Amino acid sequence: MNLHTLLKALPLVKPDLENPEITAIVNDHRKVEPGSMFICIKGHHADGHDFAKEAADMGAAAIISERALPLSVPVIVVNDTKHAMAVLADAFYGHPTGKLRLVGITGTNGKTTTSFMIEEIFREAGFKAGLIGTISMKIGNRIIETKNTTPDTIVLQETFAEMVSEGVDAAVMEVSSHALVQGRVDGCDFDVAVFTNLSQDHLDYHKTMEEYKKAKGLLFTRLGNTYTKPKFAVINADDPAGKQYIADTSAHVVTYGIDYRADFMAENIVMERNGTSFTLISPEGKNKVSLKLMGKFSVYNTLAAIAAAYVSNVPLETIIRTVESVQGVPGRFEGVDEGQDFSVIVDYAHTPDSLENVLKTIREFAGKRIFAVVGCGGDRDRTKRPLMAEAACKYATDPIFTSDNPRTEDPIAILKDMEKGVEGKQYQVIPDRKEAITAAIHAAREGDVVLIAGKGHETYQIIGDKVFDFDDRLVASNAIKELRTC
Ligand SMILES: CC(=O)N[C@H]1[C@@H](OP(=O)(O)OP(=O)(O)OC[C@H]2O[C@@H](n3ccc(=O)[nH]c3=O)[C@H](O)[C@@H]2O)O[C@H](CO)[C@@H](O)[C@@H]1O[C@H](C)C(=O)N[C@@H](C)C(=O)N[C@H](CCC(=O)O)C(=O)O
Ligand SMILES: Nc1ncnc2c1ncn2[C@@H]1O[C@H](COP(=O)(O)OP(=O)(O)OP(=O)(O)O)[C@@H](O)[C@H]1O
Ligand SMILES: N[C@H](CCC[C@H](N)C(=O)O)C(=O)O
Ligand SMILES: [Mg+2]
Repeated sequence: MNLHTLLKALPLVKPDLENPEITAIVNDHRKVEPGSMFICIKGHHADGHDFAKEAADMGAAAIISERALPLSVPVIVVNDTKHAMAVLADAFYGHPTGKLRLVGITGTNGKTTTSFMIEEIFREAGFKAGLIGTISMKIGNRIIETKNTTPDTIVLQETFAEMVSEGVDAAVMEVSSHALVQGRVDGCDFDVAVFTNLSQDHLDYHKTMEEYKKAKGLLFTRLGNTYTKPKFAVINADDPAGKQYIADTSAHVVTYGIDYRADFMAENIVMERNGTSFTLISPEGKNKVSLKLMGKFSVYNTLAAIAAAYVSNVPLETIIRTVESVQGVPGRFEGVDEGQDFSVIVDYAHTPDSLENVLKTIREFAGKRIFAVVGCGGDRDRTKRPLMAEAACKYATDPIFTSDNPRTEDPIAILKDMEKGVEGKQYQVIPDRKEAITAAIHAAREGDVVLIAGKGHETYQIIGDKVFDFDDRLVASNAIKELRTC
């Protein structure tokens, strides 16, 4: 595509320059090849403008910048290069999200779980499905690794273009608050936007809950009905933030919930040892639903998935059949079973609310003691640490505080932050995660439950700037096997 054609995506820019062929769009100068358009992004660690000259020297055919730069290649100046990048990437890749049905999910907890369910429903309904989220990206059955929950704009649009070329007709993606603020999804044409819930996380980044709430709200304020495409906002009616998002969107609003009147509701919820059942009340009447998933929070995720699939025109019968068949999501309430006479559960709870939910769910069926191995990530919201420790002490009989991904922070300092929330309470501190998991498993007896929280599907531990192999499920499984040889 030539430069002038591409720049039509930015209507306020009047190109009075050369018109080179643009062969790629990049925002990392190290990836520039002859013919690339280099977009200068001011980041949290570096400023892409500092690499513009190097990019030009490496053969960049055009530069998008927030200020004039004395370079020999065309430099196009815009107010906001992050937004421009999203719009240009969308145009460069041929507006891929306009060519498929796209569901975006935001909220503090439950995005990955809900997106897995929706993807399953789409497959069952006969669509070729795509998925973008925390665990990975998927195009049909092909799995692509990711670094972020919501990838960088260019990776995102490139992936959607691949989806379109491989025949994907329905995609679902997690939309993080970071992505919304950074404009990573500005070029995405969502058909359905889903809100799961809002509780404390990421205050290191957003600073206040009000700002965090506003960030999530961007998914709904930007979702407007068009003449050609109706848009749907699927909102948790039981979450106070939902009311704000309902007021702020011009899309069709569809609600779900348990406590307040909603379009999709669950009543008669019964928690069982191996699942959860409820009566679904929907625009089509009442239906019994039996899930293999545990906990009230799973009912919320299921209602969100049901509503999103329903407004995507999937028959209710297909939706119910699929949600009933979902076995679970990797690292979310995932059992580790080596034939031991106590339960071991690996879960991704890394916020106060999710930890409380998962522990309350365990209390529904735990016969005896509950060991909770819990840590908090470094370089992330410090104010959630005492609250997570408090939840562990409130709902577990035997809390063990350990390290999550300390990243560049001192693991002992993170543990000290946790301990501020539990003065006078009973707990152990075992900084080494493998030792902590092993200690819990070796102390457990028949009927006890060991929860290993925070890292779920992760197969690594980040200490300093090094990434070590670490999988809670494997560590737990080995610790159980050791019991037999003791
Ligand atoms: C704090 C944050 O969100 N950072 C994100 C941000 O990176 P950044 O601002 O640090 O970028 P930077 O390193 O300063 O670089 C600025 C620009 O200079 C360019 N550059 C840089 C160096 C160089 O030599 N040459 C060069 O051209 C870079 O390519 C970039 O365009 O933009 C990048 C591209 O989109 C993201 O990958 C990166 O996520 C980092 C890795 C991260 O850890 N983010 C977390 C906090 C995050 O986003 N989390 C949410 C999930 C939360 C949830 O699920 O609850 C997520 O969506 O994953
Ligand atoms: N609807 C929910 N409400 C509260 N807690 C939940 C809910 N769904 C899941 N959880 C808890 O949150 C954890 C993370 O769930 P999930 O991965 O689906 O959330 P997420 O929003 O994708 O998280 P992330 O922001 O890290 O991507 C689960 O392991 C579970 O403990
Ligand atoms: N998306 C979340 C994941 C946290 C997972 C936890 N294991 C940690 O490292 O804090 C984040 O980046 O804050
Ligand atoms: Mg997720």
